[in-house]
Amino acid sequence: MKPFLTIDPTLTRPALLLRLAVIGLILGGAVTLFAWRAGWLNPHTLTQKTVIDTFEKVDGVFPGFRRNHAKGVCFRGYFESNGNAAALSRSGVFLPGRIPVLGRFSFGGGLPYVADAPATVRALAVQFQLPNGEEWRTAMINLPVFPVQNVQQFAEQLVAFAPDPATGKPDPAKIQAFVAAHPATARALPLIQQRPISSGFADTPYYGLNAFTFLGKDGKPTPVRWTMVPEQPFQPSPATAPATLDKNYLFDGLIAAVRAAPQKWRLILTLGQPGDPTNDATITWPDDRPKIDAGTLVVEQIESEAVSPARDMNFDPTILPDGIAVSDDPLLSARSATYSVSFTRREGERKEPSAVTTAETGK
Ligand code: HEM
Repeated sequence: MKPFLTIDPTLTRPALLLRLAVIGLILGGAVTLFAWRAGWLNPHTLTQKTVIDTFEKVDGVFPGFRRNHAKGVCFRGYFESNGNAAALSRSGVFLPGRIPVLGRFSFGGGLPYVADAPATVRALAVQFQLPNGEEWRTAMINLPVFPVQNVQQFAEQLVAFAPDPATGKPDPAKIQAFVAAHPATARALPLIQQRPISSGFADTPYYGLNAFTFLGKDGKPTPVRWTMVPEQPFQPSPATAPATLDKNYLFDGLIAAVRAAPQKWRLILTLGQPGDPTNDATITWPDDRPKIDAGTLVVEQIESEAVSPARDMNFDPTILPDGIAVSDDPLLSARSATYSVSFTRREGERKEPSAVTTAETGK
C-alpha cells in the first residue's frame, strides 16, 4: 500500500520545518476565516441569526410560528392586470389578464395569540403565480413609511420598544433614547402615529415601502414603489378595541367581509424620478410622482393557517419574476436573510394551532 505522506529525503530539516509552517499557516488562515464568517470570533456581530434570536428574546418562542407577523390567516384569489404597467415591466404579471394568488393577512410582532387591537401593524403578503412558473412574492404593511433604515436600527428598535419585565410596558426612557439617536426614526414616527386607522383589514391600504426596479422589454429601468389601495370605503376605527368584541375581532371582520363579497385592492405603482432615494424606506417620494393603476387584487376565500399552503411559505420580498428587480435598499437583503432563518426554525418545529382556526374561517 502507498504511504499516506511521503517526505522528500533530500530536504534539509530547516526546509522541511518551513514547508510545514507554510501548510500550518494556510490551514490556520482558512479556519480563522471560516470562524469569522460564522460570527464565532465576535458573538455580538449582527447576523440574520442574532436578529431572530432578538425576536425570540423579546417575544418568546412559539414553536411553529413566524418569529414576526406570527398571528395571521391565509387567503386565495386572483390578480386581474389591466395592462397599464406592461410598458414599464416585461413581467407576465402585467400582461392583461388574470393570474392566481395565494396570501396571508397578519399582525406585526411575534405573538401568535395576541388580542386584536386597532393600532397593531396590519399586513398583507401576496404570492402572484405566473403561467410560466415564475412567482412574485411581496409582503406589505399598513404604515406609510418604515420606522428604520437598515437592519442594525431594526434590531436596536426591537430592544428599545420591548416591554419592560417589571411593568409589562415599553420603557419610555429607552424609546426616547432610541429616537434621539436616530433622526430618520424621529422623522418617520409622526407619519406613522398620525396615519388614519381603519375599521378592519379590508379597508386599509398596504404599502410595499421598499423601492424596486421595473425592467421594460428593452431593459429600461424604472424605480417603483407599490401600494395596495382598498376599493372598500374607509371606515374609521374606534381608538381602542370595543370591549364587547372577541380577541380575534379584526380577523373575524375580514372573514365575514370576504364571505359577503370578494374584497378588492388596486395595485398602485408610484414611479420614482432621478434623485429620488431608493435606499431609504423611512421617507416617501414627493406627492407629484406619476402613479399607475396596474390592476386589481381580489381576495375570494379566507383559509386558516391549518389548511393553507401559505403557512409554510416564506414571503421573501426578493423572490421576483423577470421584469422586477431589487433596488439598493439595504432592508431587502436583510429581510431575505432573516425571513429565511425564521422560516427554517419554524419549519423544523411541531405546529401548534393558530389563534384563528378553521372553525372561524370555515376552511
Ligand atoms: C430589517 C427589517 C425587517 C426584518 C428583520 C423583518 C423580519 C421579519 C420576519 C422574521 C418575518 C417572518 C418571516 C417568516 O417566518 O416567514 C417577517 C414577516 C413579515 N414582514 Fe418583515 N421584517 C423587516 C422589514 C419589513 C418591511 C419593510 C415590511 C413591509 C414593507 C415587512 C413586512 C412583513 C410582512 C407583511 C411579513 C409577514 C409575511 C407573511 O405573512 O408570511 N417587513 N418579517
